[in-house]
Amino acid sequence: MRILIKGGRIIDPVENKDKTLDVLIENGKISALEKKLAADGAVTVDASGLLVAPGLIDMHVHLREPGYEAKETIETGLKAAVRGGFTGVACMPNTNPVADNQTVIKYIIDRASALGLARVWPIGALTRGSRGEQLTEMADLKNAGAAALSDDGRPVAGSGIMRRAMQYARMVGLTVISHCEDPELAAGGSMNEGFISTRLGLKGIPGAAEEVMVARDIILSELTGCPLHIAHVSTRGSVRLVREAKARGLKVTAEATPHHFTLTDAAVEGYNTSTKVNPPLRGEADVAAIKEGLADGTIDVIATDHAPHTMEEKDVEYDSAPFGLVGLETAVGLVWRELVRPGILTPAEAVAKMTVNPARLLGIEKDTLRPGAVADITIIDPSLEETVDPLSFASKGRNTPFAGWKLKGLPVLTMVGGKIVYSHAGIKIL
Ligand SMILES: NC(=O)N[C@@H](CC(=O)O)C(=O)O
Ligand SMILES: [Zn+2]
Repeated sequence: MRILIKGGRIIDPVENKDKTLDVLIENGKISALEKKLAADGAVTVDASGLLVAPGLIDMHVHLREPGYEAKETIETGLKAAVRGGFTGVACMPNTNPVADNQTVIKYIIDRASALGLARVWPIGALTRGSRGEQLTEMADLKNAGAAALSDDGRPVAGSGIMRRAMQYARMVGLTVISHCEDPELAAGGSMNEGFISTRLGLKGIPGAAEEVMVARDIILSELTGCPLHIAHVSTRGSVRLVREAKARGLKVTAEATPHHFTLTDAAVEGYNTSTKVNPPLRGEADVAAIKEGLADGTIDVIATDHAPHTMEEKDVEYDSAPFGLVGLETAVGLVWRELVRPGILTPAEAVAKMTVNPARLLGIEKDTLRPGAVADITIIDPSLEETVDPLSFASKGRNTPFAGWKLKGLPVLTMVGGKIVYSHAGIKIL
């Protein structure tokens, strides 16, 4: 099967390319990238006015399988991924059982490859059952296919075990992804601690709960030499700590989510439980600092922290609802709305934070449109505008705070290994 993508604006951060070219895909690979390619008999995608990027990668997704299939399955999660323009996702180990052994890692990989939707790179647990007590068999996890290690969903409370985890992770050559939350400082809270939490009568989680752990983990990364990636940065203080760590040459990277650079804790007014997320939505100064961190390179990666829950679980009092919101199907629209159209990031910079940057962290090669590369491609229509309708999601999770928002700049075609796994009704394929 040959596919010709005609007249698109090619954005390839790896090759430093931003120009109009045709792309020919043959046998699952990019075979040519030139002006005015002709290919008789090829399926032709009219990409004029559209952006053609390497396949987007979301390095922080909760697929929920095995164990929590009422929230999401690998299949529904990956359908949501490709609809959101992602050709690959890294999934967090807080399943049931926890992905702390080879069996679960292999199960996820097998299930995902049988589906043939987006690629999946499982993240293995740092500690058994993510209980923060005993280390996992990290070399076994790596051999089974784990792309990084994390106890995400829970912090690693003890500094001693985190130190040993980093020592071993470094030896096996995997990045540690840290969910930074001091359990005592965060205890019992359900939103950002501040004026609004006081007015709403909800117990707050101070920014310090995150920052204390960001500081600790940076110090432990320096001590052990282990590459450290800070998940879902939400505060100004965390951005500053990561910036300082990078300036000192430490192997520290960070991600921010669309909800943390779009919303503040003001969104909690009205008690919509889809705004309940960990770390919580913060204040205006925090949102501004995250945008600054994205612009100056302090924050390397945009990841969704897609965290589906059932309606029943979320349809309760705010303080009893589980933390988490879905993000795969709104991510690109929010990136365009908050970062690209306002000029905070160029399209190429935004694409880099969703392709090559997470790919390098996870040790994945496929991140470019260079001839010879595997044809994982995302096409974005910067002028397509749609209203977010949770009922139209491919994800089982409808827990989005963006329902009813008009988003402009949306994925219209997702290709994995030369196969079109998602296309928007509006795109012209001949
Ligand atoms: N972010 C969340 O609020 N929830 C995540 C866990 C996590 O990413 O910390 C979940 O698994 O539901
Ligand atoms: Zn987390």
